[in-house]
Amino acid sequence: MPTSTPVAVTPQTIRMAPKVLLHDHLDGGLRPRTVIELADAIGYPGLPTTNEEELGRWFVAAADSGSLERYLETFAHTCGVMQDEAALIRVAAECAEDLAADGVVYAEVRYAPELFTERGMSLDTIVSAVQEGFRLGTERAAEQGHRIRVGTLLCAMRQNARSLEIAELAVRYRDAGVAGFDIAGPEAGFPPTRNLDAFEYLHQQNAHFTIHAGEAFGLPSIWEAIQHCGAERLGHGVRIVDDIKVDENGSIHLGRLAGFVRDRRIPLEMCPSSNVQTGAAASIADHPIGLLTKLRFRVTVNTDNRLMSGCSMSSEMAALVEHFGYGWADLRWFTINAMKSAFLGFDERLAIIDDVIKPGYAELMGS
Ligand SMILES: O=c1[nH]cnc2c1ncn2[C@@H]1O[C@H](CO)[C@@H](O)[C@H]1O
Ligand SMILES: [Zn+2]
Repeated sequence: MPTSTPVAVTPQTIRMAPKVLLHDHLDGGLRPRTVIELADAIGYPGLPTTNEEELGRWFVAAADSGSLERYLETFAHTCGVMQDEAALIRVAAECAEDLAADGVVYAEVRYAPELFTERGMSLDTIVSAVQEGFRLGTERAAEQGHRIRVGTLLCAMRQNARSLEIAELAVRYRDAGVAGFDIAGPEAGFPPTRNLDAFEYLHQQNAHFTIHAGEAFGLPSIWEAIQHCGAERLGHGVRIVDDIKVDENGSIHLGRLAGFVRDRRIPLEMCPSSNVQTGAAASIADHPIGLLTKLRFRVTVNTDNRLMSGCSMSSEMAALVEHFGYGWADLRWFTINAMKSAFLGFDERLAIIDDVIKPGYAELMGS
């Protein structure tokens, strides 16, 4: 029996709901003002504008390119200003504060340490600075009344050949806040199997990893990521729909790979707005997340790059509510799916589900 009146699902009330974010890039989430101030401080010359609003709009428009390769070009300006420790600490601290203020209670934020070495920082210095930033930001968020826990994922860039080195770095820092590993960057032409030595090492070390796959390239990329590399989760994974047939009479047939992904409960880190920008989906309304949710794949909702998509965890959920008619029960399902799939110990995942997520939604649902 409901004990209180349910709260209406609106963009504002979604911010109050506890949310879990597994796929968010540190270098894709800077505040436009911070990009401008850091560029000024280090003498970075390349920004297209130094007006805050204009710069925010520029990132979204430039990333709205229909191609992953062109979308990724915009990261030159964020990585360009993240080349010293103070910048990394600030960006990570603000990231934690922004996510917490948006109602995110657990996040895994990823970045590629190899992109911040242009001015001589070592990989260890980079990871330590980012961890310090998240510590600070989490503390500041708590002072503002927002409880958040943030883990990091270290990415190796697919086009470079440093994945084993980055995997070793992730393992070295696993007790200092690094939750796992990922490969990112252009997908076409850079299959995940190029990094097999890194994945074998991570398996040997009982370490967690996800792989960006099935975003700008199709089923072979997903198949390799799971069956050759042993990825625990899929970054995006949208193209898994290519292995699902819907007949004219509405009956649905899953191919062997799609069946495997669903049967094994392999989490899909779906990022709707980002996929529309890179051309992986035609629109939010046409995004495969609708079908995959209906078929009960282990779907999670994510931001990918808040700066490039002009989005937040709440705005992504609000967009899904608008286009698919989802309610609190669906948002709670996405959130619990994400928490179950986190690279965190079982007891800690359970504690967040039982102590934070379920009570938070119960209050909103009036139950
Ligand atoms: O959606 C994506 N697909 C593949 N790579 C990405 C995506 N978003 C960001 N990055 C890449 O990951 C790096 C580390 O954070 C970013 O610098 C960007 O190049
Ligand atoms: Zn991504």
